[in-house]
Amino acid sequence: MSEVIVELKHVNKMYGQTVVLKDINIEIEQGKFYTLLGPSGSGKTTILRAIAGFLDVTEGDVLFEGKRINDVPANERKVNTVFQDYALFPHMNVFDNVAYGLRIRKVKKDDIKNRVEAALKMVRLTGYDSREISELSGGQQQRVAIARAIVLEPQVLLLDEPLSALDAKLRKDMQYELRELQQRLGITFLFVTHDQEEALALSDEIFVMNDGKVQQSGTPVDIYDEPINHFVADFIGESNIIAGHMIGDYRVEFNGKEFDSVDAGMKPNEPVEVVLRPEDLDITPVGEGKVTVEVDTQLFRGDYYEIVAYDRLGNEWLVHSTNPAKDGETVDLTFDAEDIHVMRLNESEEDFDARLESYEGDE
Ligand SMILES: Nc1ncnc2c1ncn2[C@@H]1O[C@H](COP(=O)(O)OP(=O)(O)OP(=O)(O)O)[C@@H](O)[C@H]1O
Repeated sequence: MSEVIVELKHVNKMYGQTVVLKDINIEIEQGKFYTLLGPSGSGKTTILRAIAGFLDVTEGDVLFEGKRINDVPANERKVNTVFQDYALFPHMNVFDNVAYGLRIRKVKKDDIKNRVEAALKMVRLTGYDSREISELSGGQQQRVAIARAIVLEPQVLLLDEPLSALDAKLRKDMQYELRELQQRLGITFLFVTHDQEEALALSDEIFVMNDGKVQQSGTPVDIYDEPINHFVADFIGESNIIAGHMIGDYRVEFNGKEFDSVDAGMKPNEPVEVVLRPEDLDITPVGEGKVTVEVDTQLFRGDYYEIVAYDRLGNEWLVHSTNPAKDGETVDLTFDAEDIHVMRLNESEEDFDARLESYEGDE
């Protein structure tokens, strides 16, 4: 059974009059890979620092294994942090970098040797002990930083954009390695990134942040398939977001037409936003589809054509089609009722969950 290891309850953080965290409530279970995902300045690093003990929260509780740790100093918390710039000691070799925390803790010499060797093996750097930091690639430095953190056997590892300095190829390789490492070690990872693809690929659970608030939390699939609001739909993946209104349960209007939908539990005539993912749309001759559009541009992307088109109301539509179109051509768009995802304006996550639950299996 999974146990909650870290919990934030009603956490607020203010710098003077500026609120940077607003009523943060998150639960982190043992042994899972969590990601804080959001744009720059959304509060991701502030959450990590609050858990690590590098800053005091203004209000609320930080709990570790159910105990309040707001007043426990950073060096006494069972968490470790891997920073964006790795913060390795450039004048020490690999072994000494990894051994540093153990020496501070006055661990016996033989134990230090064994534990450093084991940590280097885990990150696949056996034999690199006496290498200087400057003689390592970015990816190797990143692994030293992780070895230095895991050698202290933390229960939770906090990773603050640890891949951001790497080039695209190495970044991808390291994503696989990180995921594999987390599964092998069984340590809880809390990873910070502003890269939505990275978050979707790596995480068991994602907290989507914006403006100091958790906008939505859930598995990558939940968040991708059921974004709760405009921000999440726009930030995660590519989306067509169109204004409309709910006619009644399972019936929605947009683009001047009525459509069947799979959403319910809203007020009749309530204004809503409708999300359609480009990969759920395709093109067909006029008269055979649901929305008529004029093709503006298209790009061949290898396994699909990326088409930009406009409807008669001037809405832009992004379509990933297996069929090519011609510039300026008028076509219809096809999609299924289950591809239409309806979002209420300003619905809270609790209300969203409750509404989904009350209509589950009701179709
Ligand atoms: N010491 C400070 N004093 C005042 N404001 C601060 C301080 N530290 C952070 N902030 C503000 O708090 C907000 C959240 O910052 P935070 O570093 O948590 O964002 P982030 O999501 O991690 O961003 P990034 O992806 O750019 O690292 C920002 O608006 C930032 O300017």
